[in-house]
Amino acid sequence: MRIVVENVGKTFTDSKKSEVTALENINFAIENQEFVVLVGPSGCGKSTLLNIVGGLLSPSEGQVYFEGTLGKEPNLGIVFQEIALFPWRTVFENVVYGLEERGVSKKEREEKGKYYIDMVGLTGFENAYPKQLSGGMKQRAGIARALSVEPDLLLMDEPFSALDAQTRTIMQEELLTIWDRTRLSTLYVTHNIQEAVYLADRVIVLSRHPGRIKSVIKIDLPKIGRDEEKYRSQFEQYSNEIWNLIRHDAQEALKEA
Ligand SMILES: Nc1ncnc2c1ncn2[C@@H]1O[C@H](COP(=O)(O)OP(=O)(O)OP(=O)(O)O)[C@@H](O)[C@H]1O
Repeated sequence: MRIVVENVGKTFTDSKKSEVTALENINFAIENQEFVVLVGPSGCGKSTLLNIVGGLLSPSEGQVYFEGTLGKEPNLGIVFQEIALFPWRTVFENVVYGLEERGVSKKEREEKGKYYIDMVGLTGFENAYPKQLSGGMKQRAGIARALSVEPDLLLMDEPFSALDAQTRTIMQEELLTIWDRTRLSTLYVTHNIQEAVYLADRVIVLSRHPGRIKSVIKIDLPKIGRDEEKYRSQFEQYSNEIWNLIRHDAQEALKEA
């Protein structure tokens, strides 16, 4: 599905009653089956923008269109950094939660639950409870839950940033494999430049205070296998280009931290 973000702005009123412009004049589209990554320093409005696209926050200005929904609510799959799995539900019960909410039949829930649990590599853990799972496994369950509703758009907000470096690398690889099978339009937020270059069809770089689109960079590398030696210099060029766009803002963000 194609999603259009048009003239979106967001102003918050902070605790001292002064206005903070988190986002200003944001325009972009996510094409059907496209993987778009939002990248930028702390406080540039990445999460605010993702939450607006996901309908969790309303914009102060502008709008978000889901093309072809004909007035129906779009189906969204959302994965956050901290996966809020229900502790009293098993992996399977967590994964099919969204399907239950939508009144999907037991037979279909069984089929889809099994299918997406298999897709994220959790077969054998269907009856485990969240407290029995590692961080990476919880994240897998969260991804399966988001996928099970077969969303029009997958939204991911720093889904792997709480994981250790090795697990994170494995999850990034697996996410690409999953994306290859599902071809979902995806909006992914990260502050990690390598992750952005590894995953994205296009990277949208945001600047801060106010959050504006600074640049849009198409990553012209094959979707799978970008980490191969033969692409190393192009990969580094993209990473350097993005870092040069962000560097100043990131230094400013540090001073305020
Ligand atoms: N509910 C809120 N009330 C007031 N200000 C807010 C609120 N939510 C976000 N902001 C402000 O809006 C700006 C953007 O915040 P946001 O969390 O979207 O940035 P971010 O790029 O996701 O940052 P990070 O990478 O640190 O999570 C920041 O200046 C933040 O302080």
